Order: sequence, then structure tokens, then C-alpha cells
Amino acid sequence: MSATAPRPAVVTDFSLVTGLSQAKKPLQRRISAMAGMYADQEAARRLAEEDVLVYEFFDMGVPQSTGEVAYGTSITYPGKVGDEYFMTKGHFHSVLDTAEIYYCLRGRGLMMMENPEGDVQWEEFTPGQGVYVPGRYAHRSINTSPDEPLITFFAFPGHAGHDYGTIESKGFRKIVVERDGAPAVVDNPKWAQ
Ligand SMILES: O=P(O)(O)OC[C@H]1O[C@](O)(CO)[C@@H](O)[C@@H]1O
Ligand SMILES: [Fe+2]
Repeated sequence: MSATAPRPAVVTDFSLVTGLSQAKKPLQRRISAMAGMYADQEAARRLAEEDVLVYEFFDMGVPQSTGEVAYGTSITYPGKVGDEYFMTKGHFHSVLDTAEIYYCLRGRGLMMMENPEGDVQWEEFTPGQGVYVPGRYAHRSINTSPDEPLITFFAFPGHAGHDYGTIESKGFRKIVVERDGAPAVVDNPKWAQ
């Protein structure tokens, strides 16, 4: 297709209240697909028996190429593995220097971020607030609410790609756990240098 050929505009539906889309199928991640990422392996194994749904997201399916804007909604359910809150797998972008914006629609939580040099940052998710993840930072959403889903809208460059391998093998340097009834950011005992 030539660059000047007409392209159709695309209309998609998604609810900014529930995060759900009627037209698109969600990509769902259950505990069994990420059990090894949690610090408490025994608790992860128990939950994997029921294969609890941890999060799902709707990718609106734009072409994965330069100039495009990939976007969708993400829903991380409330829950804990031991005392560690439910979270997404997390990833770097394959094109490392590409950013991403998340906008919190509902719930409460944290965006955990770290770059390959080991700079770690986290920002709170609260409805009405956006978190801009700078290029070069791996990112993971964490739901710290006891009973509400964490619902976000996200957008990133179409050519960014996902690198899951680094986080799968090393983990994030910090994890978020419940301590005395409140979320606390602590060192990840499983972090591998
Ligand atoms: O890709 P992960 O780490 O499983 O987390 C899912 C979220 O991240 C995204 O891949 C966007 O970066 C979304 O599709 C979704 O919101
Ligand atoms: Fe991303």
C-alpha cells in the first residue's frame, strides 16, 4: 500500500467505566502464566490450582509500525499472592527508547518502573491521574485495592514491541506487599542480578 493511499478511520468501542470492549477479545493472564514471578512460590502454587484471573487487557489492534499509536484498556483484578499484590507481568519495550502513557480510570495502585541501569521509580494510580512512563523504563501495573479492579487506559508507539524475557528472568528490583494493612514497596527477594 502506498503512503498516500487512503486509509479508513477505525472506530472501536471501550467503556471508560468498566474498561471492557464489546468488539474486541481481551487477552487474559491467569496466575499459572506468571506464578514464578511472585515472591511467595507456595502461595502462587496454591492459587494456580484454581487458575485465578489476574488481569486482562484489550489491545485495539493497530498496525505495529512507526507512526501508529497502539492503545487500549487494562484491568488488573484485586488480590494477593501471599502478601504481594496482583500485578501485570511487566515488560520493557523492544524498541527500548519508547514511552507509554497510562491513565487511571478506576481503582488504586502503583506503576512500578525501572531502567536497565537500575533506576527504580514508582507512581501512584488514582482515578483521573495519568502516569507517563519514560522511554527505557520497564513497567508493571499493581493493584493495591482490597476489592476494586484497577482500570487504566494506555497508549504507546505502534513500533515499540514487548520484551518480556528480561523481566521474566530477572524480575523487578522492588515488589509491592501489604504490611500492617497498607501497601509497602520492598526489595524483591527473588531479584536476580
Ligand atoms: O504486557 P503486560 O506486562 O502483560 O501488561 C499488560 C499491559 O501492558 C500493555 O502491554 C501495554 O504496555 C497493555 O497491553 C496492557 O495494559
Ligand atoms: Fe508497555
